[in-house]
Amino acid sequence: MAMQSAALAEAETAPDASGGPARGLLRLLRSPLTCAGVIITLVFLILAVVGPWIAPYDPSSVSDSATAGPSLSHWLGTTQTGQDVYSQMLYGARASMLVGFGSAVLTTVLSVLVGVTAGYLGGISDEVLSLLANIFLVLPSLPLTIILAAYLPHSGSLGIILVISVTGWAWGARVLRAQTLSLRKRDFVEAARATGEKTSRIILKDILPNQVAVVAASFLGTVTAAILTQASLAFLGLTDVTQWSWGTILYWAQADSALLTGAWWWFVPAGLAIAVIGTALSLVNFGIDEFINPRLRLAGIGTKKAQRAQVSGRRTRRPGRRQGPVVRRPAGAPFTQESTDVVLDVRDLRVEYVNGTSRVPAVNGVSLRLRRGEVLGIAGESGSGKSTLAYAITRLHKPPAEISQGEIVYTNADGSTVDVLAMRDDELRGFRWEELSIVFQSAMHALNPIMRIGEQIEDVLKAHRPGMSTQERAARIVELFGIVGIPADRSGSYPHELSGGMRQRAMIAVGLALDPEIIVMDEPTTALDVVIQRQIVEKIMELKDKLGFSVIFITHDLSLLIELSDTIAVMYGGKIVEMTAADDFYRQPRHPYSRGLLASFPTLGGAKRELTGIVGSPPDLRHMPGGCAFHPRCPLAFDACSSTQPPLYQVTRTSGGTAEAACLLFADGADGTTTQNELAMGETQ
Ligand SMILES: Nc1ncnc2c1ncn2[C@@H]1O[C@H](COP(=O)(O)OP(=O)(O)OP(=O)(O)O)[C@@H](O)[C@H]1O
Repeated sequence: MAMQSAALAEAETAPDASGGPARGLLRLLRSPLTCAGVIITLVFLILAVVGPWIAPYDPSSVSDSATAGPSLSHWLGTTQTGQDVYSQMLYGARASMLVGFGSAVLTTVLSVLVGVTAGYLGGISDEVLSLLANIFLVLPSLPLTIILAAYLPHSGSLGIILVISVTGWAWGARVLRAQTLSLRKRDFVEAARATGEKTSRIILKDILPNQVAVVAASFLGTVTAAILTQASLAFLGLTDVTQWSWGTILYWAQADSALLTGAWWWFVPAGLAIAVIGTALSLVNFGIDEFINPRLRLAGIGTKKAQRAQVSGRRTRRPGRRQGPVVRRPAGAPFTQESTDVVLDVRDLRVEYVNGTSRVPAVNGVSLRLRRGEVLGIAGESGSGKSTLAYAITRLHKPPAEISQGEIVYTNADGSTVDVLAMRDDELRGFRWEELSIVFQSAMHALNPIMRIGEQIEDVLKAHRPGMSTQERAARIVELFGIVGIPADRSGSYPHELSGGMRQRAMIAVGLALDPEIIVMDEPTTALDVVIQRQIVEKIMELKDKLGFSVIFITHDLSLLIELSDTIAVMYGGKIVEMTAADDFYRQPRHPYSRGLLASFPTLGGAKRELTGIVGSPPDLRHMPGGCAFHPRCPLAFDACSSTQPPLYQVTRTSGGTAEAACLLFADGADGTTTQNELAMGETQ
């Protein structure tokens, strides 16, 4: 369990899935802006350390050369009393950076201690600590800082650090408390608690690593704010003005009328230094954000560049957008294996996870056809690429996933076609839900927790059917609830007030709201008990027969898949290795992998048999074996399997239909049943 919690935490915070922290750091520095931010910050830090040693003059010593502009002897000119501005800047760097970073360390420690403790412990500790934080939040920090600084004018940098930290910790503590409150309810924290891990260990190992981005942002933000505050206090003369800092330089420049006399070299360097370090810290902050959140990599989710990177393809025809009330499509003729009415044609699709220079193909050259009214089940072990395929089909894949090749052609009811990969965002919004909807795995996460379920359906109708009146929408909601078997009076319930089965039905109702042609269901019943699972599956079948939509169904439950599907596609290592009618798949699986999958599942009927499973593990997509990807685990592999990658061969079934199997056993002709190899396979069954 500890392993699980650690793994989950790692998955959520891992700087880099494919390498250690060092490689992750290198990736962080690959962004030119972040790199610039880090370099500038380091330069300032180094100057802060060595500044007083390399300063050419004592910053306080006066000379004859008063108010002189920059020259070779005084690089940044002199003050009214002939003091060297460059030396003052170097001394000032130490004071400003000390105050900036010192305050940030103290503020962050206080915020983390109070925020995380309050959020994690809850109860009276939370009440007391939150009250304390709230008191500091409502105190006006600037006047308080000024008053405290006025009382401690000669306490030096330490006094200012204390003042800034005391007035600045509450905001960060509040944010961290809120984050901790949400994290402590997460499964991996519950799991760690259940195993009896110490509170301190849970906080350090499970809670804090998930808050690195917030802590880092708060730390860097405080450095900038502290440098600014110190400069402001010094500028106002509230600190010891004989101690050099960038703020003190500004104070003396202002006091001796540098602005009026045009002595720009006196105040510009200090102002510029504050602006540059602030910008540099912000750049580092952006970089850390992207580094911590992989989805922001690849130029960010929302940017045009990221969107362009996600798909490539050419536009064909725009999908139509319906304006009026729902047009009910009569259920077509029942689906048969002879049907040729293709509604979705996926051609040679390749989806890769891009991480720096590495590209991992999770879906590799997949072609499939979904016919109108058909239920296409996708089977395969974990990691075979089922969800990646489903997300790519719906174009809900996010960076680092990229569709690098292929076409997804959707055929409208009027026979016109549209290339899903070429759709613009606005077209896609119309296409999703109108033509293709999705029922996600976890209804609790997919439904908005703070909206009543009726409102959530109404939102879909409002967005897609602007012409619908309030009464029509209300009638449609009642109709949809009736269809999925939810009492109409539950329309005002929030998701948490419904049972798991009811929530999943509500998700199906949302999916059906616009009467789509295709519904993609990614493990829609996984979290439910078998009784509810059966009810949901029966409901889906009933609705499919009544409404005539097509379904792409993904589940790990092979018996459920066989029962529900018309056709089954088996995926292995990102490729389809067998495609066949569901009953044929059950009676006569062709690919050795399909046989292994079936042999891993118990059956309720028939003779008792030993569950054998499949030896070994699914392939590492980064280092796929040569030839057939399954050959290292295949009991029937022969020499050629390690060097030749088999295409999908047409296989004639004894029942008369055809199937496809990507196995060299079928390379010598359509009717593999008569070959030597097939005989061998029969014996192993
Ligand atoms: N964000 C990601 N970055 C890198 N690789 C990923 C990412 N998401 C998935 N993968 C990889 O892509 C492959 C396919 O994953 P996918 O989730 O599609 O498989 P799946 O068959 O749906 O598995 P499951 O049944 O467990 O959901 C896996 O090897 C996985 O490690």
